[in-house]
Amino acid sequence: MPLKILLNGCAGRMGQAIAAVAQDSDCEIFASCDAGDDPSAAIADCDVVVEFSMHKVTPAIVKLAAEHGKPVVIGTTGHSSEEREAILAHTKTIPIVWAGNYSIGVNVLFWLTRKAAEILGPDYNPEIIEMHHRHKLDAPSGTAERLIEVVRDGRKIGQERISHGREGIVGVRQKNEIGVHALRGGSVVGEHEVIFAGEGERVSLSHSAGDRKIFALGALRAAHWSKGKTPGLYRMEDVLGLV
Ligand SMILES: NC(=O)C1=CN([C@@H]2O[C@H](COP(=O)(O)OP(=O)(O)OC[C@H]3O[C@@H](n4cnc5c(N)ncnc54)[C@H](OP(=O)(O)O)[C@@H]3O)[C@@H](O)[C@H]2O)C=CC1
Ligand SMILES: O=C(O)C1=N[C@H](C(=O)O)C[C@H](O)C1
Repeated sequence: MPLKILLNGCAGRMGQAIAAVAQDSDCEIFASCDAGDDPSAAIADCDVVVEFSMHKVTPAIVKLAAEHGKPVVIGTTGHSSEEREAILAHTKTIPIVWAGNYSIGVNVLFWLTRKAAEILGPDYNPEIIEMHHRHKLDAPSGTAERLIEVVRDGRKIGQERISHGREGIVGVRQKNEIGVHALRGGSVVGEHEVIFAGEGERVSLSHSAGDRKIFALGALRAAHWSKGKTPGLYRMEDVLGLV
């Protein structure tokens, strides 16, 4: 029996990419919802909610899923801290898989970045660069936000200061800085690079997405994985067994 998916944000770039790979991923798009649609009629009979719409929409769809005991896979990025808190409250009731990037490659990049940060330590200066298409609403990307967390975890120096872009007389770079730079333009699907710059050498780790299919396949893999899980917050790294 295919997994019955309620897909929120179905008309968007990711919604269409997910619908295109659903059948091959043993999923049925049981209900397709976009702006103006009411998901409440379909939710009782779906297996999992897959949410790729807009940051302000996520809390309400997660609340609805929690009321019906349905797992949610969240791909949407750019949430405010209030929106994050509202979503996290429901991890007591349902399993929520929440990842800024569902590609296998980026989740391996997270693992490699943590390892590099651990090994290289505080003498190597981390800088994160991301580039996305001109339609993207949020910056930095959800993936870059996770890379910041991973670099922090790995370096263990605490008190990191995030420098978003740099302009003017910014002064000498501090050891506790993590630089983050968001580039936007054209149709770029998603590029991420982490640089650790040391004295006389530089380590660079990067991922390049050429097709949204990689995110779509990962999200549906997470949807299968989420069914029957105990309530809680999970990442794609849990789905892939990378933690
Ligand atoms: N985690 C991951 O692996 C990935 C995450 N993303 C994230 O996913 C999100 C969507 O990206 P993308 O598909 O490119 O964006 P799009 O703008 O192409 O799609 C978003 C869709 O959501 C719709 N929408 C707006 N309001 C609602 C609502 N109330 N209920 C249901 N649908 C609604 C939009 O409709 P309308 O246009 O009419 O407003 C649009 O069709 C972004 O946050 C992006 O960062 C993207 C790629 C991978
Ligand atoms: O909006 C996008 O397109 C993407 N968003 C995600 C993010 O914010 O990291 C993942 C991917 O890079 C594409």
